[in-house]
Amino acid sequence: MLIIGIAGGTGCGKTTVVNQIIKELDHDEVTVISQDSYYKDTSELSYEERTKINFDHPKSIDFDLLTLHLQTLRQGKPIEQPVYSFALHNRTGETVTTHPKKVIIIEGILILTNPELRKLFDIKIFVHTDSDERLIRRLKRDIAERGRDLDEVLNRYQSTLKPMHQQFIEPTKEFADIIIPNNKYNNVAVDIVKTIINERLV
Ligand SMILES: Nc1ncnc2c1ncn2[C@@H]1O[C@H](COP(=O)(O)OP(=O)(O)O)[C@@H](O)[C@H]1O
Ligand SMILES: O=c1ccn([C@@H]2O[C@H](COP(=O)(O)O)[C@@H](O)[C@H]2O)c(=O)[nH]1
Repeated sequence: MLIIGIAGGTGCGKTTVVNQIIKELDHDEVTVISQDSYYKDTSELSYEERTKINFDHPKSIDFDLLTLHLQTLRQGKPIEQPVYSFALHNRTGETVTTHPKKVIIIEGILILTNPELRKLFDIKIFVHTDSDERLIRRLKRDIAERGRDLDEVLNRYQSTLKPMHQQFIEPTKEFADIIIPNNKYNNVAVDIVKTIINERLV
């Protein structure tokens, strides 16, 4: 089994890079897990209270469960991956049965901040995109796909996204084996990662 961790600030293009990597892979051989599925359950809070959570701080992630799930997959056993709703800012209560595969990709802004989780990655990748480009992408995506508006994204950017990125996310670049510059689509870097995966699959 090959476990690949892909980190990088919000809007850097992690999900896009992952989709490019797995596009031609056999679905029986690869599975993708998003860190977003492991935001802590906050059902005890009201919706209003949940909107005030700092979702860019490592404390917002249930790293114990994510680490346990990766260890379980490594042992060849399936897991029940929580389903997260950006609209509710919470887990839905549903789970998806996720089976072990030859290649497991975990992507998320904070996945390289946790030492125990880092130990489980065979390859650590950091996707780098300049902050202005990330903000533009995040604005467009969150308004189009996550039901946010201009004020919500800009307020969150100033209050938490930017400081949390500088404090927690950017420093994890030093743990990466590979840094992918992604201000523009980077097909060369994606091809290199695909080659590494294909070598493991034969
Ligand atoms: N290299 C790129 N150039 C331009 N737009 C991109 C690029 N990579 C991703 N995007 C777009 O930016 C937005 C955020 O990308 P996404 O992959 O969701 O980032 P992340 O998962 O890191 O938050 C998406 O709308 C995506 O289509
Ligand atoms: O309920 C939530 C939970 C998280 N967020 C934001 O999502 C990003 C992480 O996702 P990416 O796909 O890597 O952008 C993070 O910056 C959180 O602020 C949210 O808006 N609502």
